[in-house]
Amino acid sequence: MTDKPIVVALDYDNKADALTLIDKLDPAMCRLKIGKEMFTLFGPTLVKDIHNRNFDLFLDLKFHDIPNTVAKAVSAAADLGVWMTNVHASGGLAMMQAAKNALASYGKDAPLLIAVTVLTSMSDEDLALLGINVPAFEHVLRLAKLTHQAGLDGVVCSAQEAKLLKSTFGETFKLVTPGIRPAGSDAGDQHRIMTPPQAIAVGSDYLVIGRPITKAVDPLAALTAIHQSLQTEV
Ligand SMILES: O=C(O)c1cc(=O)[nH]c(=O)n1[C@@H]1O[C@H](COP(=O)(O)O)[C@@H](O)[C@H]1O
Repeated sequence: MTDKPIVVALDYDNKADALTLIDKLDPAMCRLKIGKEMFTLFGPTLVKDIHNRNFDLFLDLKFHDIPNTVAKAVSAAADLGVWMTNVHASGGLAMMQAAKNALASYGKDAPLLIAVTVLTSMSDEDLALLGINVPAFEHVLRLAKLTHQAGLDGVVCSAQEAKLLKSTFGETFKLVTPGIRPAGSDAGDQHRIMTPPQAIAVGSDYLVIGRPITKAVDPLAALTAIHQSLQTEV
């Protein structure tokens, strides 16, 4: 299992609440993710606040634009010193190559760059409405091939595709899997889900987990329970 596989997704509209939670968490137990909501509300200052607390940060802005724009956005993310950032693989090979090239000058300080394949909230039926008439796993594989070709560090996918992708692309291609739901917790808007121990067992490197922790009555207890389930059940 990867060192510190749990990435807590902080989707809060209130910075004080988010910092209260962060201050209860141990950077040795998890990494953190902020996305479009928190970055739009609180910007680079929040990134600094999180770094000052010694957490690795995944800046999840899912860039998807023309290659030049995405390259500059990814560079701006690298300037913030984040641990990981992402683009949408559906932006295409040239866009992903431009993003990768933009990080070359950062050397070992470059963030991990990964690409979102098919969002975990999407089902085969949702894809069909977009004119994509193949099962989600096939489209994920197609987008992961492009991502691998572009030289990125890995993909965001659901844990349901992890086994296929690990066996196709090997150990070093990182699989970041949201849509993680401990047994018995509410799926919400997620469709392609798996429990934390199952996800690790099939090859996920990082588990992105939001509401099962942040909306729990006791978020620290929820995180600790997931952490322990990985130690005992995997
Ligand atoms: O890139 C992501 O992190 C992401 C990709 C994806 O396919 N599905 C997905 O849920 N996410 C993010 O992962 C987090 C999941 O949160 P919960 O559903 O609350 O556990 C959210 O912050 C989403 O934005």
